[in-house]
Amino acid sequence: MVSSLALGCARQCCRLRKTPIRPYSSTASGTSVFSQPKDAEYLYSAVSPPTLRRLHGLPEIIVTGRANAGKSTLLNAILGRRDLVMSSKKPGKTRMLNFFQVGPDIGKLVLVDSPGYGARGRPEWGSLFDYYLRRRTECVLSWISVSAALMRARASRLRRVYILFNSIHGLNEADKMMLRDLDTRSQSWEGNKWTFQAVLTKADKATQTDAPDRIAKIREEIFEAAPTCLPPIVTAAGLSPPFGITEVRNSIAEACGIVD
Ligand SMILES: Nc1nc2c(ncn2[C@@H]2O[C@H](COP(=O)(O)OP(=O)(O)OP(=O)(O)O)[C@@H](O)[C@H]2O)c(=O)[nH]1
Ligand SMILES: [Mg+2]
Repeated sequence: MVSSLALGCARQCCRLRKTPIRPYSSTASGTSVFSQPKDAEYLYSAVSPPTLRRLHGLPEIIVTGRANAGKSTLLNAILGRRDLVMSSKKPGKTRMLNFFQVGPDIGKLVLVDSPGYGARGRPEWGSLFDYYLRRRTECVLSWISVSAALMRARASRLRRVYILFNSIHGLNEADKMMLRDLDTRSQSWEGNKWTFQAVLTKADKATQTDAPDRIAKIREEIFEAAPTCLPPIVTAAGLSPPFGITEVRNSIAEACGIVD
C-alpha cells in the first residue's frame, strides 16, 4: 500500500507544475556502511550546551521535528536496530542530544537524535539544539594558523539536518518557523556548510485515497517556507519491513561523502 502511495505522490507531484519539489531519488551508493547493525553504537548524550563534545572529525547528521514525529524510530530503522534509540508513544521521550556512531572501528559517521520542538517541547531543548547548530556551523579557529587548520579537520562536521513531519498532521506554525530558520542558517556564507532535507513520517497511517493530496500539500508548504530544503523523502519506519529507509540511507551517505 505504501509503495503505491509513494508512486501516487510522485505522479501527483509531476502534475503540480508549480511545485518544484520532486520526489527524492539519490544516485549515491554508500549504504553498505549501514549493512552491519552490530557496528552501530551509542556514543554519548549532551544534556546541556557545556556537555556538547566535538568528537573526532566524523561527518554528522541530525534529526529534528516536533515531539512524537518519529525521529527516534526513524534512526532505529536506518541503523537496522529495534531499540538502540529509545522511542515511545508518549511525546517528549527524547530529552537530550543522543549521538550514535555508525560503521566499524572508530566509525564512518555519526547520527544525532534530538528532542522535539513545538507545544510538547521545552525551551531548554530548543536552546540545546540551537547551540548545537551554532557550534557545528562555526569555524573552529582562525584559518590563519596551521594548527587551526588541523583543529578544523578534527572537528565534527555537520553535513545535513533532517526535519521530520508527520504525513497525517502536516505542518504547523512551529514547523514553518523551524524551516525558515534552517533555510536562513544553511545559507550562511561563513563556517561549515550543511544542507537540510524533509522526511515525511508515518505514511502507513494515510489512506491510499487521501495520501497523494496530503503529501502534495506538505511539499508545497515546505517549499514556501524553505525553498532550499531538499526534496522530501516519504517513510514509514514503524512498518515491518520499513518503507523509504533505503532512500534516507542513500541521502545520508551522499551528504557524508561516503561511497562504497
Ligand atoms: N504507524 C507508525 N507509527 C510510527 C512510525 N514511526 C514512529 N511511530 C510511532 O510514533 C511514536 C513516536 O515515535 P518516536 O520515534 O518516539 O518519536 P520522536 O519524534 O522521537 O518523539 P520524541 O522523542 O518524544 O520527540 C511511537 O509510538 C512510534 O512507534 C511509523 O512510521 N508508523
Ligand atoms: Mg525521540
